Amino acid sequence: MSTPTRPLIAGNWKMNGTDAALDELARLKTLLGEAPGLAAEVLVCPPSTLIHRAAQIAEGSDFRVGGQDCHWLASGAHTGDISAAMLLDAGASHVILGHSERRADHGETDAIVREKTKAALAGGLVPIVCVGETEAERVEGRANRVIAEQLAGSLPDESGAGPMVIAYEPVWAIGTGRTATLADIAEMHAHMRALLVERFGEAGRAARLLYGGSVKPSNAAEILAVPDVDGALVGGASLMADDFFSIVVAA
Ligand SMILES: O=C[C@H](O)COP(=O)(O)O
Repeated sequence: MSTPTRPLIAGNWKMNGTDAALDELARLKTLLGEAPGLAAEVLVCPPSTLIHRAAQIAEGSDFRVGGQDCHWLASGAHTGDISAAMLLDAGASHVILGHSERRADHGETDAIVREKTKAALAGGLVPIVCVGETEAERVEGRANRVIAEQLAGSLPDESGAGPMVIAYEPVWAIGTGRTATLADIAEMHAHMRALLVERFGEAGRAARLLYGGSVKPSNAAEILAVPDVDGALVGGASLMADDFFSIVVAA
């Protein structure tokens, strides 16, 4: 394995989208169909309620569909939860895990994210494991240490055996319109790459490192050109097909 060659542009719809939002996916399918040979792989992660129909729309298209979370167990009495097997069955290929909103809203710790990552791998999904420092942690000069701890705690040893995708999302840049500076992104991605290579060897070198946090059509190209940025995890700008497609084209 070597340094990743194809960037991944992943859209995270978060808790947005009812049936009508599927029109945007149909539009995305049209746009992608009119632009064969794009460099990037494309993934859309809608709410669970839309995964099955989104996967149907994705058939015959160049994008895939993912989930936004899964439980660490395969089945059982866990009201409101969804398992990796269920996501796979609905048509998902990937799952976002450990997003800072889940860490904040649901108290997810690194240990929980690690168990979920194991479950995703065992269930045949590609996990996209999210890490990110708060603004206070960055101001206090602790960003690198926080990210190192989150990576160490959130990734199981099994991660080295499959495709590895990590999303670096500074918490203060999510949904705020503020992005990290290109220099800060470069430094953090190099830091993560070094840690992953140290722990996982070639698999770490091949890991895709996504940047997330207020990525939009106007800044995507410069962010995606930063060394060791192998794609983006896009929130708000993934909700409209034309904006998301512009980011895909920028990769
Ligand atoms: O998962 C996506 C990120 O949280 C980024 O969200 P945003 O693009 O709306 O800032």
